[in-house]
Amino acid sequence: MSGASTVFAVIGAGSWGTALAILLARNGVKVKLWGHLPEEMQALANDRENRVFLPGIPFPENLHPVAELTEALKGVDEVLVAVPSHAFASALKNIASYLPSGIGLCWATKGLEPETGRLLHEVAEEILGNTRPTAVISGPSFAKEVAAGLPTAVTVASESEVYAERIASYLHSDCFRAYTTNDVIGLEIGGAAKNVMAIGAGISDGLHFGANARAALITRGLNEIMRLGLAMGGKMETFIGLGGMGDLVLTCTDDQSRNRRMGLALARGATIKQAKQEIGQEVEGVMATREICSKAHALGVEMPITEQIQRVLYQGLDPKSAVQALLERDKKPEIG
Ligand SMILES: NC(=O)C1=CN([C@@H]2O[C@H](COP(=O)(O)OP(=O)(O)OC[C@H]3O[C@@H](n4cnc5c(N)ncnc54)[C@H](O)[C@@H]3O)[C@@H](O)[C@H]2O)C=CC1
Ligand SMILES: O=C(CO)COP(=O)(O)O
Repeated sequence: MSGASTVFAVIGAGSWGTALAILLARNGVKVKLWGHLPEEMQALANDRENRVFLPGIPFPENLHPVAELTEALKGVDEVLVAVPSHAFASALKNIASYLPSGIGLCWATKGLEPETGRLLHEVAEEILGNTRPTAVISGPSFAKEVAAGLPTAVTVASESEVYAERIASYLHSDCFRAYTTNDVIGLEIGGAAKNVMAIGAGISDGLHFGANARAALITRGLNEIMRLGLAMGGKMETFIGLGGMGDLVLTCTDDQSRNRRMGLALARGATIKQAKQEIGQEVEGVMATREICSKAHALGVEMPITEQIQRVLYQGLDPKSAVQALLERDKKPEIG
């Protein structure tokens, strides 16, 4: 897309916000990258790279780290939020009064609102109203690979086809494909729930249950994500697409995934706190497990894998017994 005169604000300067800011800037857009810690923003401005999360990837000259939120939002045409889900509502509340009227808002956060379990488009609508277009960006996309310019494909979901197309055009490049859909719910559920399964895959691999078990977990995991997602109004095509199966396979099989590494650490006997310290970044699946479990209970949807992971994370069940409990379930038809 020719974005030479377009100005983007990217809110959230962790690994994903930085990688997306780099991608947009490489695509010709002027980008202002804002993070909530002034000293970190100073380091990004001085180093012209994010040495903590994406070392060795220089910022394009049209990417500007900005410490002041008002400055970041001044004169922008587009806003992309990439903060962790626990900071999503507060980030939106902070930017709401500075958002130029009529400007759309998209986010690349994967998760649910902690405590309420609300989908992020519900949070956005409550805070911003429904007068501006919104979109979700999700799919199999490790920040480091995107920043390194490796081939990647994601999906942009919006109720507004025009807005989805516009955001996809800014992201799209010869090494980054951005597809569009109107299934916001499906994409949000897929992105949040795959993190839970990645913890499960880490546990299974950490306990050396083997490749067969991992493939079974991914497949049955997709099955239960679909059951929940369909009950919430998502579309089947989304769950077998990039933001469903695509991201599920990515995070369940590659050690770049923080959620998978959480599972590996739990299998070794680490506590959640120890694993989080070791990983040093957001692990969205830990909170998502609890929220997804309560959603499943409320809707009467059976999610046995999520249930066992919830028991490991929050009820002190040892990982081996969790896997055993899944294996001991009554046999049943695969479909239905
Ligand atoms: N890293 C990745 O490969 C991908 C991450 N995501 C999603 O992007 C979201 C952000 O994750 P990452 O950038 O990876 O996390 P990260 O752990 O790399 O960075 C998190 C950033 O959020 C900042 N932060 C923490 N509390 C904040 C607050 N209250 N307000 C503003 N900023 C705050 C931290 O200072 C840090 O810079 C998550 O929902 C994640 O699931 C999605 C796709 C890929
Ligand atoms: O969502 C991601 C890639 O698509 C990143 O996954 P993790 O948060 O598990 O690292």
